[in-house]
Amino acid sequence: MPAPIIALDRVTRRFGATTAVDDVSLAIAPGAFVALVGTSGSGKSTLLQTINALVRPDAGTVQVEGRDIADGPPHLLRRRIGYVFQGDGLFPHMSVARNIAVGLRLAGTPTGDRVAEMLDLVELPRDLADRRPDQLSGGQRQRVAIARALAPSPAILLLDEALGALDPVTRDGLGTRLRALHDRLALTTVLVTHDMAEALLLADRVLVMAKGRIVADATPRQLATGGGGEGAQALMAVPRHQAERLAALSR
Ligand SMILES: Nc1ncnc2c1ncn2[C@@H]1O[C@H](COP(=O)(O)OP(=O)(O)OP(=O)(O)O)[C@@H](O)[C@H]1O
Repeated sequence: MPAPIIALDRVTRRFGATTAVDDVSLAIAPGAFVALVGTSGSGKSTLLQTINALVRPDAGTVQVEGRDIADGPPHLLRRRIGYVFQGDGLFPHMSVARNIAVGLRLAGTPTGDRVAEMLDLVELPRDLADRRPDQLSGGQRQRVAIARALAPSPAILLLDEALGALDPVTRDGLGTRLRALHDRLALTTVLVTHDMAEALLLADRVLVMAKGRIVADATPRQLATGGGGEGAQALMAVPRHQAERLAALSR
C-alpha cells in the first residue's frame, strides 16, 4: 500500500465508564473510499471525529498526510478535511452561497466563482444560491452541505450518516453522485453509515465496528461472498435477506 493518508495507531477514547474507541489501529490509503459500519453506539462517529480532531484520543496517535495531528492547529487540519454530518449543519440564517463559502472565508480565500462551481459540482441549479436552507428540500440541503465541505478543496472527506435522513430514492441518487465526486476529485472518503447495503455499493473497503473495535476489514466482494468474519456477516444478513425476498417476489 502507498503511504497512508490517514493512520491511527492504538487510538483509545473513553467517555466516563464507556470506551467508545478501544485500541484501534488503522491505515487508509490515499484515494480509498472506506465505509465504517456497525450498530448504534459501536464507536463509529467517535472514531471518525478523531481524524479531524473534534475528538482527542486518551491514548494513541492519529496521523494525517504523514503528520501527527496533535502537533498542529486544528483549523489548519480541518482545511484539508471536509466534514458532513447528519442533519446537514447548515447555518439557517445564511444564504446557500454564504453557507458554501464559509470555509473559504475562514481561510481568507477569495470566494470568486467558487460558489457557482460548487453548485455545479453537486448538480444544484445556480439560482438556489440566494435561498436560505429552509427554502430547500432535505436532499438539496444535504448537497449544499457536501458543496460546503468540498469548497476549500480538501484531500479528505468525512461523512457521518450524511445521507441518513433522506428518502431512499434521494439517498441512492446522492450516494452515487458522491462516489462519482470522490473519483473525479481523487478524494479519500470515510463514510459512517448504519446501512450495510449503502456501504457495499459505495465503498472499496468496509470496516465493521463493535464495542469500540474494528472487528472486520474487508472488500464488498469479500463480504458478499461470505467473508469478513462473524460480526460482518451478522450485518450482511439484512441486505441479503432483503435481496432474497425481493427476488422471491418476481418468481
Ligand atoms: N460526548 C460524549 N459523552 C459521553 N458519551 C459519549 C459521547 N460521545 C459518544 N459517547 C458514547 O460512546 C459510545 C460510542 O458512541 P458513537 O457516537 O461513537 O457511536 P456510533 O457507532 O457512531 O453510534 P450511532 O450509530 O448511534 O451514531 C456510545 O456509548 C456513546 O453513548
